[in-house]
Amino acid sequence: MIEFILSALVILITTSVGWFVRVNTSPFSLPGPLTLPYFGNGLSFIGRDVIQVIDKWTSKYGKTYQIRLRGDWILMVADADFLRQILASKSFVKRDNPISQIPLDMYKKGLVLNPDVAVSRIHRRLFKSATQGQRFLESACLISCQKADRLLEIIFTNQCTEGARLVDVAKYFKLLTLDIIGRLAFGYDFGALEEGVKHALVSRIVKYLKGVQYFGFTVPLLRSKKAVKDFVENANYLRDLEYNTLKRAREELAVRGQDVTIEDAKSFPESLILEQQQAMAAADSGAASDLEFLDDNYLACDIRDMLLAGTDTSSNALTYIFYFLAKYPEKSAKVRSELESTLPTSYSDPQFSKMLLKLPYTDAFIKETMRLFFITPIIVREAAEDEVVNGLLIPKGTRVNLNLSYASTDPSQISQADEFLPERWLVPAQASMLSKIVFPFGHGTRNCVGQHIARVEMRAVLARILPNVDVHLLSPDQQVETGFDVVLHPKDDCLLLKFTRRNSGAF
Ligand code: HEM
Repeated sequence: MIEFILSALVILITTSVGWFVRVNTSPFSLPGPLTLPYFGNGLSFIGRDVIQVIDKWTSKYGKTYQIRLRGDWILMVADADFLRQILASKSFVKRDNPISQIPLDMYKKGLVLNPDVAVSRIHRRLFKSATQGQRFLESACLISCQKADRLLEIIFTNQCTEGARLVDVAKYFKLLTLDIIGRLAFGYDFGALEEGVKHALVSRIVKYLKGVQYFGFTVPLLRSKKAVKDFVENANYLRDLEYNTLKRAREELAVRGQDVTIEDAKSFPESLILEQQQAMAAADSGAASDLEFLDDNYLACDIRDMLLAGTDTSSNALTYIFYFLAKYPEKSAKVRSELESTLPTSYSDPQFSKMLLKLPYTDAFIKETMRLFFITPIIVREAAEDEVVNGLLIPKGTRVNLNLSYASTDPSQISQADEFLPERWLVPAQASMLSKIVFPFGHGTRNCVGQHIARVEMRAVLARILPNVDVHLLSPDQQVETGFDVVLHPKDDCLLLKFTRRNSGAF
């Protein structure tokens, strides 16, 4: 106990000295809320909604201001132009979490999303490749349709009441996206929809994802030993799973013989192994290769990143899309009618995945949902070197907190900013203006590598579910309360809606 108090005192004194020095030497002359030693402005977040606190400061201090979290200055930005310039700059590729630093060795061991841009390098190359990228999209479409059909079966057989089914869409979409990523990234089905969180593996993954939020948002001094121990245990368990995935892919490729090329990869893990083998062969013959980004640790990170970045994001986006479908029945009918009139009835038709990308109203509906419920409202970056952006010198090492959700509902930029109007995306001039302000998948060199997969996934799920059900709110004034940790999500991860089966649907 005495040791704890002494170390707390040492930290307090050293950071307070640092605080005075930095206040006086800070190149920033920006306004910002008053700070406390050690905690800076951190205490303002405890027990409060982080986004609300930040938005309130934006209203008070302007779209560019400064705060302090523990020992660090944070530059806060909510101006769309400024945001875009930072995201496009090569000096800001490093992602960081200022609220509570995750210990560096955890990144190094690949236990959490790696801040190092190298990790996404192979990922990007694979997803951008014409043949591989296309194959991932087709798989994402097929798996999403199969899982959406299964979800409907579960909803309409597991409950005995006739008529309307009460459905926790947040829960089901989480299980559905876990299964999709299981198949896409790990090459097999997690069985989440079938068994829910009772399934041992799924329970580990869900606890691990919660653990990441805990680390991200709990100051180290306040972390419980048990939470840290559980987190490391679950993270290591997942790491074993990733290594087993790579081992399995390697064995399967060995059975198929020597001549398998990258074009023959049947899954994401197989693509990773083939990239590795190709780079090893290039290195052996003295040619330049990406070998340094292709050791098993990096490959395991690539698999983990899909899980970390591709489950809660898509599931919460789907949850909010269904909330708006229930809230606006006429707009929902328009989406359904477009899906029914454009898509082939069977998803095994090769035209199905192509036509999924030709749904203007559905696309507008999804974009408008993601504008109002911004899934990753805040992105955090670190300046790798001194850089002048928007006339402001941002010194090397500065952490920059980008408030994407504020920009996307900024009333000074968007008319009727708080209203749900998908139609605004159908007017070319407005859509072009909006796309400079609203970027739900980020922007620049570290934008979302899975955005095309996410788009296909959301449309495929809509296409299989909406023609078969009417979605209703529980009461006309039902609101969805949101919380934020790493992503925006419905409070308690639960959103109840009513589903009634439509007899004319294909299901
Ligand atoms: C609606 C769903 C999704 C949203 C809103 C979303 C949003 C984002 C955003 C904003 C970023 C950039 C963060 C930054 O700039 O720091 C990002 C990164 C990323 N996303 Fe997504 N994402 C979604 C779905 C997916 C899916 C389905 C996958 C995988 C299949 C995925 C994989 C990734 C990965 C791996 C990164 C990290 C890229 C890097 O480290 O450079 N995302 N996502």
